[in-house]
Amino acid sequence: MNDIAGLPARNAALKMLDAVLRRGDTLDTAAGAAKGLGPSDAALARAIASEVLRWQVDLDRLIDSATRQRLPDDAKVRTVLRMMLAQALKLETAPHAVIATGLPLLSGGPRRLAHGVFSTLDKKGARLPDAPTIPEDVAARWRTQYGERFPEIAAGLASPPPLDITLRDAGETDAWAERLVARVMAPGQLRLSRGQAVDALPGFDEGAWWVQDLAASIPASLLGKSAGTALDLCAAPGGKTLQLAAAGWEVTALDIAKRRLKRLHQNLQRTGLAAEVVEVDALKWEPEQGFDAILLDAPCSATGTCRRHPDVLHRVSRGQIEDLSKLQAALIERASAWLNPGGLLVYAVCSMEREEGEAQMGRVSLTPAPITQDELPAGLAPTAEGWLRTDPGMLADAGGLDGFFVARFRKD
Ligand SMILES: C[S@@+](CC[C@H](N)C(=O)[O-])C[C@H]1O[C@@H](n2cnc3c(N)ncnc32)[C@H](O)[C@@H]1O
Repeated sequence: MNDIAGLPARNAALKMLDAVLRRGDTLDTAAGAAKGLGPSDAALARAIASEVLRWQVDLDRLIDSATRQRLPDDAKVRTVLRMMLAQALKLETAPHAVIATGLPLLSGGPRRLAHGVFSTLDKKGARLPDAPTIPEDVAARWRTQYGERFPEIAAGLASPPPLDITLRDAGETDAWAERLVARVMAPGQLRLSRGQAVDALPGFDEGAWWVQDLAASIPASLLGKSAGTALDLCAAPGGKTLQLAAAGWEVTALDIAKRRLKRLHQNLQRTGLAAEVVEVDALKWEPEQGFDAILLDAPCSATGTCRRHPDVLHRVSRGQIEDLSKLQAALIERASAWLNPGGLLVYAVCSMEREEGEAQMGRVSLTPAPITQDELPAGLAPTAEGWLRTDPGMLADAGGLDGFFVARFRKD
């Protein structure tokens, strides 16, 4: 069956969606289904799965408008139809190619039904809305938390994000912007158009930069230039470790996950930057001495990364957010005890959820060190409390940014 051109990529996309929607895997983990495919087929499989997850509610509405009997949510034919429509409506795949690579996925199944539904919608000129409809339980949380900003946030999810990179040497910002044909978002932070092969770009092999969303680059920058030792408490795969090392800090990078730490080691090697790497559970570890700065980029629901990881919108439950907020509170307490007097702690989560961000702040025993406007990229502002809250609807004209919560404290 895989002899049909383009079919292996669709098969892989179907497996990825099954892993995310039935097993609750992350799309990154599920992307293992593309193992053995060439780079362009693997990228296509991931793009199909991502667009299905981004537009799933709207795709289902179209499918339901063209069937007499509602297809079960977990029916294979529904998933295949979602894939077919996502390709036709978002990936500009010609209808004949959609059909030729879609129907074989249903061998022995309701091919005629799928053909009929797809053709009806195609003939009608079916369209998707400008902004994706957010799954209802997530939408309920975000409407409560973000109020009038909610439609802008949904609009920010309509497209995958651009490619953001952090430079090892912020002094070379303009030179790299010219070389990479990139937009300067902040000193040391550039934005390129999406869809580029990262490892083929100038400067990648020599480790002159690494991929990191603009919002993700802010927490480490708030610790400033080196004033001694820094602990990067949940460090892997190491975007912020590299920033701290490049700023001259003597960095200890700690994480519990062996595989993610392997990527951190590779990143250190590629960039020629240095850090002491510790593989351990931060809830069990005790340092031999305190640190002058601590970055706690805490494990979180990662709902702020939903532009690039739309699977989070379907996977993350209220129960998981509750569990994560308990882990974050425990990590804040431990990190606070490891800070030297006068030292700074930056707490960050790539989460849109209040429980993981704003609601944690009452639990911090240190003195607030408010974030100021001049420390932030143009177009962003601190909250009245001196925290930073970003969301995918911000900097919309420049391509948006991930949702993050960031706060800074000092030990007296
Ligand atoms: C948000 S990610 C960190 C991203 C990283 N700071 C970066 O910029 O590349 C959170 C990390 O926390 C780690 N983690 C989760 N629980 C942990 C624990 N109990 N102890 C240490 N690390 C933990 C995860 O393995 C994950 O790598």
